[in-house]
Amino acid sequence: MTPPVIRFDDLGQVFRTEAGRAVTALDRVSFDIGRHEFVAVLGPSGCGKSTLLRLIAGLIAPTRGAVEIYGMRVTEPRDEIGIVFQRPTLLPWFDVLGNVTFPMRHKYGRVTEVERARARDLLALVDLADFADKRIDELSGGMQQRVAIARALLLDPDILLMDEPFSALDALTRDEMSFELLRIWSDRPKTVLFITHSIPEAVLLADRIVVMTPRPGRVREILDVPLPRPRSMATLTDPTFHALADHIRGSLFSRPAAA
Ligand SMILES: Nc1ncnc2c1ncn2[C@@H]1O[C@H](COP(=O)(O)OP(=O)(O)OP(=O)(O)O)[C@@H](O)[C@H]1O
Repeated sequence: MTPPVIRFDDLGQVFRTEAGRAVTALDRVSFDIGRHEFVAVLGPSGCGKSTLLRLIAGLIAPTRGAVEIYGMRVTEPRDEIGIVFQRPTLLPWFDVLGNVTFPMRHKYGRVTEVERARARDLLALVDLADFADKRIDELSGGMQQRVAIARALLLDPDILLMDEPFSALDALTRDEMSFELLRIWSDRPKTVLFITHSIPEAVLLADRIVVMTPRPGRVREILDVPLPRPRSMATLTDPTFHALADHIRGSLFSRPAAA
């Protein structure tokens, strides 16, 4: 049997604060993510969502259990992962194209014409074909986040990790970006783990939603999203959409499950 793309196996993360206090960010987290699946992780502030992402990315090591990618334990950052953070973290001294090709420059010290062409394709994919030579400060917040998505796709990662990528955007741009992301994902299928505080965003985007408890973050429940794809504005008025969102709202505001 092929292993899942990502597996969390009895994962736990305890941090030590500067004062020496132990903070349990994650506790006994176990679930799998399959190939090209879109999984949203939803939970209250401080329940360990970003910690989960940093563990998959190999940026920190778990204090208990393991994260596996294709059956191999994650011990360091890997190329098959692209990450999009809440803020686009672009470099103002490069133009848009320079930012998209930056992972190549960083990894190999140079960027070839082939990669520049690939970056232009990605800019077209995120609807920024005409902005390749613009300065970063000439772009709106939503456009900057699209540049960050194109940059995350440059090395053609199998896995895309997204940490509240649209939360700094206004509501309209946020909806627009959600549909944009779905379009990109159907064009270039990836295994996606998408972290969010937003129930509607999770329901609109995901195949499955992992609902976490407040800290220490445990998996409260994992829900299938039975909404058909492609999703559209009509999805937002589908009764299933509202029933699921209501269920999650109830789940998030109920008392945590007993340990
Ligand atoms: N390096 C660290 N040292 C000490 N505590 C940490 C560290 N990193 C995270 N924490 C703590 O672990 C808990 C989980 O943090 P994390 O950022 O993963 O939560 P989150 O669910 O992503 O929160 P938010 O939704 O507010 O971004 C928090 O209580 C946080 O203060």
